[in-house]
Amino acid sequence: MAEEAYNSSSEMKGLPKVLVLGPPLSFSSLQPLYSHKFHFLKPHLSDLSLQHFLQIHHPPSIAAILCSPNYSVTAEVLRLLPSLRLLVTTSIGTDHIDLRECRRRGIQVTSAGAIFSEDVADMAVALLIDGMRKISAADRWLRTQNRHNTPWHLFPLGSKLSGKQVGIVGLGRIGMEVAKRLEPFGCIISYNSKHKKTTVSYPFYPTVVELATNCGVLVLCCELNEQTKHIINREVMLALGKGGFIVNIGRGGLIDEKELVKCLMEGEIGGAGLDVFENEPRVPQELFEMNNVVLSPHAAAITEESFMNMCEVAGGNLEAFFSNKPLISPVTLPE
Ligand SMILES: O=CC(=O)O
Repeated sequence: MAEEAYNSSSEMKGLPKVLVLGPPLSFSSLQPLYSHKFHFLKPHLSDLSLQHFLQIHHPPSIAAILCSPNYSVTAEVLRLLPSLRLLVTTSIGTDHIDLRECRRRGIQVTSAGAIFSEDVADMAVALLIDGMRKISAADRWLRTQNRHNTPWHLFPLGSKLSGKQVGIVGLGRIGMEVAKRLEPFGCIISYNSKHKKTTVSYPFYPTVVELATNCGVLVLCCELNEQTKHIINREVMLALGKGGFIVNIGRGGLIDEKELVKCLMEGEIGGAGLDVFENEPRVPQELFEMNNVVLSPHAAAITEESFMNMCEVAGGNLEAFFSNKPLISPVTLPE
């Protein structure tokens, strides 16, 4: 029998309702673990608009949302839910949520917290090594050229990573994990962040242009918000220079993507490793043609291990909320 958008059976009576928006990638694993505790409402399985779906489900009885990072929880969506008190997102990023409106309404928000930091940092380093040493490009080259007996020395040279000046934009949990991984490569770390950190001795640059001027690599680890949108613009890319490499494991909107494509095409920067894009799932066509670019489908956070942790943290936050316990990974809401 096809899965239903809601389950009206008597077993569900009395269970707290949780509206599932997205749905999160992990929902198929999370649902069997928690369906005896929560009554999940699943508008994605219905043909109705969210508004019409909710009209059937008595919005005043819905106190919690479980959402994925690709569902925009706007003020309009929040307005449909007058009793909402908790919003659980399965992501680290919260740029898809109107956090100011949540604060105004007294809605608590939880995220994935720290569970993805190591996986995302691993991927940042992987994209960097892959891009600079041309690993994916070499793989593609060998698969086709070997058939034609092309001499191997014709494969273009990559760049050395060891000893490179690496600028981290956003030295939070993920940025620190990236720094920790790159130090043993002999990379020289510096950073730009909202504030200078008193806990680290890496050089701090107050602007991203200054950071780029002093580095050969930029790794973007900060969140996307009004202050960081297009923080990597043409000026920054020109400051990074022709051999420069950019890794983005944050959000696509951190980079002015049109300018990135232009700078790559014009040779103004050397290459890029991109896990995220400005208008996902759209990837600028030009990038597919470039051998100095490594692409990944917003997959940095997801491993078999982190996927299960994601279920536990999201489910744990719902459980904590409905039993009046402290939330596991609350998000600090902006003023
Ligand atoms: O991008 C992934 C996340 O924010 O968890």
